[in-house]
Amino acid sequence: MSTELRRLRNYIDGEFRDAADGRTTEVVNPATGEAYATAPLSGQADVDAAMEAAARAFPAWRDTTPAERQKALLKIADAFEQRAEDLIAAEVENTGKPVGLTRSEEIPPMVDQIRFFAGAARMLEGRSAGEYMDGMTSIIRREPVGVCAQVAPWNYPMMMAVWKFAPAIAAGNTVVLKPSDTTPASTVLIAEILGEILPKGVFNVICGDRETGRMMVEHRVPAMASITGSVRAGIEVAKSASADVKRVHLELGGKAPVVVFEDTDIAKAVEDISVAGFFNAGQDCTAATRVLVHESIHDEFVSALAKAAADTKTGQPDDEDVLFGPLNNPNQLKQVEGFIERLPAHARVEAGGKRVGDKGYFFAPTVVSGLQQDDEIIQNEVFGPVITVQSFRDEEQAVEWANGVEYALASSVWTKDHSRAMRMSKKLDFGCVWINTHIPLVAEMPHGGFKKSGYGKDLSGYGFEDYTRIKHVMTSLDA
Ligand SMILES: NCCCC=O
Repeated sequence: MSTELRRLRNYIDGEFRDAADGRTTEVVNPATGEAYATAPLSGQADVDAAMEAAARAFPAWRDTTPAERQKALLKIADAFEQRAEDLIAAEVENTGKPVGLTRSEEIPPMVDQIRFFAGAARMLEGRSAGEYMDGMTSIIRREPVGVCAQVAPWNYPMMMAVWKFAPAIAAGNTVVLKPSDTTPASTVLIAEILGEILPKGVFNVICGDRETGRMMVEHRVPAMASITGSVRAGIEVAKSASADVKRVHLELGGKAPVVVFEDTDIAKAVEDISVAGFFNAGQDCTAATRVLVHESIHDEFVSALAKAAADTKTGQPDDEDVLFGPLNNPNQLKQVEGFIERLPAHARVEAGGKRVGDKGYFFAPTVVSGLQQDDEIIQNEVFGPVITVQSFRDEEQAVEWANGVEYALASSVWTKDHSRAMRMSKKLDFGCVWINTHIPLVAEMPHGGFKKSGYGKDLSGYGFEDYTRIKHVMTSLDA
């Protein structure tokens, strides 16, 4: 007997709708490998409808006062708190994440980030108005960009949705957001929550695949395309957005170096780095994946890290001892397994290295040592619970290897030597440098990278400004 699957729907112009042509895809819970819902596979007609709704809603939303937008976002934050258990349940089905950690590590920052952007709505800055030419006064207007096409990833579906809609809506834009095809459930619930607070058309959600995303970016309506995803996807978005010179905002992953010097408290560093590497099954663009450790403490560090990995548990969402859940989908599992299968002969698997169980897409906490700078697993993003270790000789080599990848999102340095920490923070070519910590984020500070990690910032006043445009108005004083 087949169980009926829950039907997720698009949210367009204030109402829930199926795809115009009725197409759907099945949505699978990665902790069980079983389908629990269907979602629309949206096509051109759905993208058109969402974009047109957002375009119709834009003038009125643009013309709201910052105070009105703040009030709406504060209501949204309160509603997120009130509906927290529903959001957690949806996110856990989406991702298989541990329930307790989703409650403690995702809901509070998301609510705080929405409140931060509520405040930011009233704090836009520009240069002072003034007479920069005789007889003329100049002023700067900060304006919303327009309709924003936003594509969110599957690793933190609800938090990345917040990072996208909150600054956009706070600045007076309207939004069409597409969740990943593997994780639409929490975003559809977010649409329900926002739908009770925002005017129709201000926030629209369409479900679909890569093709749907391509239609959104190529659409004539949006003035801006924002995507968190792979480098491949980011390059495609940048190329298609260039056809009509849309603004692009790209967060494309990372390969964070974790540089551990010989004066570090090894036990403390290992404890923190293993959590920062394995949290969310390493499916985090800032994960502490690539440890570079000074040769004098290498062996001690590796054996402590291998023990920490062996003591780290992955498993079902309701198991409270679990640090992380499954990989998000079968392709991701295959990708992580592939990196391990292709390890060079000089690599040593110190812990893990294999799938756990045959139900769901779980992978063991893994540590690989003996690696060299040109190895595939050092140069490419694994996006799995795999921490690699390399042994470095001196500060110069550590910097060269840390920077010697195409990604440039986040990094960390571990040392008690303040001067060295400050030197390293200047030399590390990454959008974030943590010192004696790795992975914490705060709403007030920017998240975003350089090089192939993309451009544009999430969070912070800088992220907020990315969703605004600057207009110069000059007036003659003689008329
Ligand atoms: N820790 C949050 C990172 C967002 C992207 O993966």
